Amino acid sequence: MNMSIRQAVSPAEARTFDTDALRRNFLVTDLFGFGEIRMTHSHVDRTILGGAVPGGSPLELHAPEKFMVASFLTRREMGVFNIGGKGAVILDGTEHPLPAGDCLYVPMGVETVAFKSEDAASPARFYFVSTPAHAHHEIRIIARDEANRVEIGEDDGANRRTLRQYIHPDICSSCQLLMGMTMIATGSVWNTMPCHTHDRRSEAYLYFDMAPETRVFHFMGEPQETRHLVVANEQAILSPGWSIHCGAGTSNYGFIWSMAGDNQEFTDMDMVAMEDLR
Ligand SMILES: O=C[C@H](O)[C@@H](O)CC(=O)C(=O)O
Ligand SMILES: [Zn+2]
Repeated sequence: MNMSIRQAVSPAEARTFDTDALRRNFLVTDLFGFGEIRMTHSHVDRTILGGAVPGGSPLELHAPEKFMVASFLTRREMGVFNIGGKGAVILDGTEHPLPAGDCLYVPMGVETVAFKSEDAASPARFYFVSTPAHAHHEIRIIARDEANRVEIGEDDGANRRTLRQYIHPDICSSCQLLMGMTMIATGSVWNTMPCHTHDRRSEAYLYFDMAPETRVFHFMGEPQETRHLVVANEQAILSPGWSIHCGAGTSNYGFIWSMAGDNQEFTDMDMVAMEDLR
């Protein structure tokens, strides 16, 4: 098991960063490794992003020793998506098959978590996001068609997309985690444009479903001080509350978003007027 740490960055510090420093602080390029669980722990809302690609045998998720807790979910909850082949998540010995497009909510208090591929030749690729928790909720599989589905954008704006809210108060109870998936329509390229910030909550995006030669130009920074990150398939970005988070791709793509912080109001956003962007 491998876990890297990302310290919190202030907007005053971020505006001095060159490309390499921006990428080291806000981009996660190495989440998925065959036969491994890899994690990145961000000190913004203590969000952990993880990738698990089980081969011939299941991979067990353990709490890092430094956490001083008995198991990974002693004081945490998490959401899991599978963006690869067939697989299951084993929770306290019970197998929960997780097809691509569905989401699994795993509450605080589950003692053992393991990830399993049905066929090591086309392994499952699990993406998980975990945030601190204080209460137990139910284990839930949220199927793609149970999620809240929202159609947004227009062809004219090249931002037509389908947003699905899975871990969301109307669908599945959680302590603070919100999680969902947005798929950009063919011919559209933009996500989250017009853009917003929400200083009450931080966010993470995992971009996926991209051909190897395509890229998303992800925009971040304070609205009057924007920067970009060039993002390839299955790379994730960390977005502090002060930062915008939107992107334009060289083709269409999907992304899994997650949020943590003071509230679970999906619509709690400070929209940025186009004329205010710099
Ligand atoms: O606060 C909400 C998040 O930024 C995303 O859910 C936005 C998004 O998926 C989209 O507009 O496509
Ligand atoms: Zn947002």
